[in-house]
Amino acid sequence: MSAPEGPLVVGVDSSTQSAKALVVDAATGQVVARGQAPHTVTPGPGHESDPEEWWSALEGALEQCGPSVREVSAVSVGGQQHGLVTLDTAGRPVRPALLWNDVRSAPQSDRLIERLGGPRAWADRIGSVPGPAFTVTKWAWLCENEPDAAAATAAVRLPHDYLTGRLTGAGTTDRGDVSGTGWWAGSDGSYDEETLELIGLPPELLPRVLEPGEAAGTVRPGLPLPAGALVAAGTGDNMAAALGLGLTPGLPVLSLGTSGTVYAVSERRPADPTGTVAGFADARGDWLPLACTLNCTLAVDRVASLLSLGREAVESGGDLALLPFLDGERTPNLPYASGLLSGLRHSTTAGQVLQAAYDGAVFSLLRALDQVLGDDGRPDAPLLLIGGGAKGTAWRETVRRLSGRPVLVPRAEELVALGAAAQAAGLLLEEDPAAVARRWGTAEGPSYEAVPRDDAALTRIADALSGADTLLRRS
Ligand SMILES: Nc1ncnc2c1ncn2[C@@H]1O[C@H](COP(=O)(O)OP(=O)(O)O)[C@@H](O)[C@H]1O
Ligand SMILES: O=C(CO)[C@@H](O)[C@H](O)COP(=O)(O)O
Repeated sequence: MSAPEGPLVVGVDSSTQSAKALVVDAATGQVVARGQAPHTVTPGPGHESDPEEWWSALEGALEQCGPSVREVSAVSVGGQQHGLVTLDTAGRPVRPALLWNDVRSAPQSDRLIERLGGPRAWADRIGSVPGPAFTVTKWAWLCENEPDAAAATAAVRLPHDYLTGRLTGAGTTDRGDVSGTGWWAGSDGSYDEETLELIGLPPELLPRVLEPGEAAGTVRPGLPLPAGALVAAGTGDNMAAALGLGLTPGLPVLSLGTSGTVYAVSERRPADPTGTVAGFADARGDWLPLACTLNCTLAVDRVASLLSLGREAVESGGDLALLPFLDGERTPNLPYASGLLSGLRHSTTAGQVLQAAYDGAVFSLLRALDQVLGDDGRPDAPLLLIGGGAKGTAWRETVRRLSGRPVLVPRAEELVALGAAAQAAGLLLEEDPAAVARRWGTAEGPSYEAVPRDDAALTRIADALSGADTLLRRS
């Protein structure tokens, strides 16, 4: 590895399963050091994590990076979206955070949509119809189910706000992550007072929304990073990955992680009344229409382990349809659903069942893709495949076969952390972070040409989905 040319920056990805940190040369994008440490998510009906554990995992990841972290000039944190972090007057968590994939707030979601005038009104006003992933429904759940915890809350934060706040001591957020709360009106960039009133959340509990390119502050003394280093605004993990790819409108991304996501940058503010496409803002000044599934790599890994197979032990053939909704599902909006398998025969092999799990997970994402792209869609544009699953051949081949599109797999791993690093470098060097990432060449990697789309498999899964509708909606 050649010696770094420029100042060093740190990019952090605090995702559902772990904290990852990259020390990056701001001049070239070369990754100088990396670290990763896990945190835990509670099993069972809800999904919660202790924010203090996110912080410990971040400290662990930074420690693994070695001495280079002591030389960095700027840092930025990308984090899992939507999580409800409630802090007391001393800045300590009142209770564990309710995560994006916790669907217990489905009844609150239904009631809130109704009370503010229905899905169209929400899409126009907020840009999104707030399914159970959205923070607004989680606050409503907390108020109904744990009123003492809600009453003890002196500050409400998103996961990346919490970590950024531990670095700076200030209460800040950014337009990308706040667009996933359900209480931020993207049309004028302010908190939506009527929504906050409806859920009884005082606006003074919320962080200040930074302008794109504005600093969150500087690192406080006594932390594992140099005191006084610049702290960039940070953002949600999908917005950070969009920065990390230096994304331009019309280029679709498919991310295979704990969540599956499909998204693209757009210059138009999205407003989808069907709720499939979330009308997120990006971290710059554009928009990030996005669809997200709850069941992606973890669900497929679970099917593999039930079958005692390795991840790549897929086999073609058979007429199976597997709907991998182990955690309920968000796209399609079926919070009470569980997994379903149809088409099982004496001749079915375990490898075919595993392939059906991959197909089921990829199907929902691809079905949402056209809606995400809208008028920006270019059928010949390659699908950028990222996230932990993009390392797997079975994932990549499933995406190729079911999309019929060319696929490009960026060589750079950890695009969320890299995007956060680009945001830190942009702040330090006074450059557009997406331009920084393009200069770093982060989106370069092997291309795989289009193969004929497997329409038979897509139809089979679509039929299983519509045929099982009543079963999948049962609470
Ligand atoms: N070599 C690999 N092949 C296929 N899947 C992989 C590989 N390595 C990791 N994964 C998958 O990547 C997932 C983690 O992806 P990641 O994008 O890091 O998730 P998150 O950011 O949500 O924590 C794991 O659940 C695992 O299934
Ligand atoms: O809820 C969403 C997007 O709306 C998820 O994409 C979360 O942001 C979690 O991301 P990962 O941990 O899977 O990266």
